[in-house]
Amino acid sequence: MSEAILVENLVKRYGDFEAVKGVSFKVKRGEIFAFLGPNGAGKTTTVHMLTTLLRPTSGRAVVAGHDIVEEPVEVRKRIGIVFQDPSLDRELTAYENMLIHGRIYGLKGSELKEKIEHLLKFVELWEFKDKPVKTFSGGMQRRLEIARSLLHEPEVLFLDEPTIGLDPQTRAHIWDYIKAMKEEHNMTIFLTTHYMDEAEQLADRIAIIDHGKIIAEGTAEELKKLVGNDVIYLKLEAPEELRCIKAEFIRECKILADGRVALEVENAAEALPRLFELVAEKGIKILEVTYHRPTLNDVLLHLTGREIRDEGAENPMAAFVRMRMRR
Ligand SMILES: Nc1ncnc2c1ncn2[C@@H]1O[C@H](COP(=O)(O)OP(=O)(O)OP(=O)(O)O)[C@@H](O)[C@H]1O
Repeated sequence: MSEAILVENLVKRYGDFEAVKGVSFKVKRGEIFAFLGPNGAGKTTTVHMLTTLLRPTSGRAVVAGHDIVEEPVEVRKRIGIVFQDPSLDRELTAYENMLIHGRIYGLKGSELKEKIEHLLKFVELWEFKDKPVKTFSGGMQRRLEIARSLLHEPEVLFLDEPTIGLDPQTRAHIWDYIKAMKEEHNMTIFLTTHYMDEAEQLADRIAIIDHGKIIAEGTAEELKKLVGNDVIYLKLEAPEELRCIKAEFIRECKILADGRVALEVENAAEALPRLFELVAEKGIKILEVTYHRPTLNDVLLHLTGREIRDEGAENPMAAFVRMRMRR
């Protein structure tokens, strides 16, 4: 079977409230798949169901070849999990945390020791192996949790908000480990995030989840195509009647309230040199050039009318102008 995760119409209800409203998706082996959505969208609930910690109300899911309800023990043997909340023993050292986890999975002797050394080196914590976890920064703890989750060589790794609360440098570091796991071990990774840059950096495919439903799915590029084209903004030294430039690569031209010209093009990077030539031919002087490419933030705004505000989000004003232009 080429799918590492197969989900059909999965539902989780808490009393009258439906936290997950019938989601369906497939994740191929060796793929990084991201669930992107705002807080409360149902991401953690889905991860908890797929990792057999929570029983679905209805629907079906197969993880690493086994049904999550019928064969939870088989699923658990084949998956690794890094939860949103730290689950390390803070009083123990990094090494001891690894040792206990390895023994739970039946690893022992030199095999276990070699794996611990390899993984602690992989996440660059080997020199801190004998330090108690309570002395670790948030980033070090997250790295240790990742190393621990890999001890039993899982087929599928679940990461619930892997970089939440970490500084940008540490986040980038964790992204590198995640990419390395995919490349070196062809591991299937299911991650949840509310950071758009994280989904874009890491995921082969992204499902956008909102209010318990998947509202769009595809590669970052495919999702951005849902919103539309690139827009180039020009401030020109020219009378208004000459400002709207016509060319076959310009889909639409509008003059904004501040006098700038907004040109809708398929690909701003390709259009810009041609545009410069055209303007030069007309003898018009360019005072300022900016351009905007649709981001995942625009996709969120387009699909839900809301955006997820975070450090990865782009200037919301640019998106607002784009939306107005499209009316
Ligand atoms: N045990 C529970 N009982 C009742 N409602 C719950 C329970 N657990 C979660 N919910 C609700 O289900 C919805 C989805 O929660 P979930 O934690 O899956 O969202 P999320 O997308 O992971 O967000 P976050 O990243 O903030 O955890 C939320 O509205 C939440 O309040």
